[in-house]
Amino acid sequence: MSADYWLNRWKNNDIGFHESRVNPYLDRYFTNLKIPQNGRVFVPLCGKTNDIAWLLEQNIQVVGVELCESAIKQLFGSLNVTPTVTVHDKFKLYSADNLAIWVGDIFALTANLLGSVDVIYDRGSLVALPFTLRKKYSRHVVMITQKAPQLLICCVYDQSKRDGTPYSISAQEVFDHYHHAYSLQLIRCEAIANGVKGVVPANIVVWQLNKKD
Ligand SMILES: C[S@@+](CC[C@H](N)C(=O)[O-])C[C@H]1O[C@@H](n2cnc3c(N)ncnc32)[C@H](O)[C@@H]1O
Repeated sequence: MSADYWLNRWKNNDIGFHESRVNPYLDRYFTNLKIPQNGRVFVPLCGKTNDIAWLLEQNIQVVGVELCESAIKQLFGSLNVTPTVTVHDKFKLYSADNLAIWVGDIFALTANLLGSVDVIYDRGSLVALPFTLRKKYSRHVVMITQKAPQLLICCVYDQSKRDGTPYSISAQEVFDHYHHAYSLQLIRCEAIANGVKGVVPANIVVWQLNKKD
């Protein structure tokens, strides 16, 4: 899946993945992860999610990465914050108090640029990528965060009934990507009203991934 696919979606305002409200599973399960006071959360493939505003309200630092610069301009606009913008090799960094967003390709993001991370919040990231990229993404995220615990929100449905994002991520697949680094806990599985885009019945599945000792 090319960068152009996502940039065109943003350009055409084809962003049905963007939720107008804070994700209810973030609100409900985030404390499970026991993030330290003033801890730092990594939001990969962040778009302009309202979840970032919620995290900042909890006095949590946020670092994100996103391909589309206009999405990040919209994010800062919605937060009513003027960012400082600097250029670092392949990235632009949009930053403000407690918030840093790397604009560029996550696969070019290094542990050094990212900095320390206490928790990863993956909503709409793994499910946004086709299988071969999911393998690459999961390895990369584990590496650049030194296995930071994750709250992972996926969906599961019969992939043969529709193609494209959000992709279905089975429990077996979560295990295959992450069991070497984490102990996996399924904390919620419930039907999505109207399924995926009204086409196929689906469940939303929330995982907690804790670092193995
Ligand atoms: C399905 S959306 C989810 C956005 C956000 N997490 C949310 O919940 O609203 C996936 C996002 O990933 C971004 N993206 C896709 N591939 C990327 C990559 N390789 N590096 C950085 N961002 C990427 C897209 O531009 C898009 O905004």
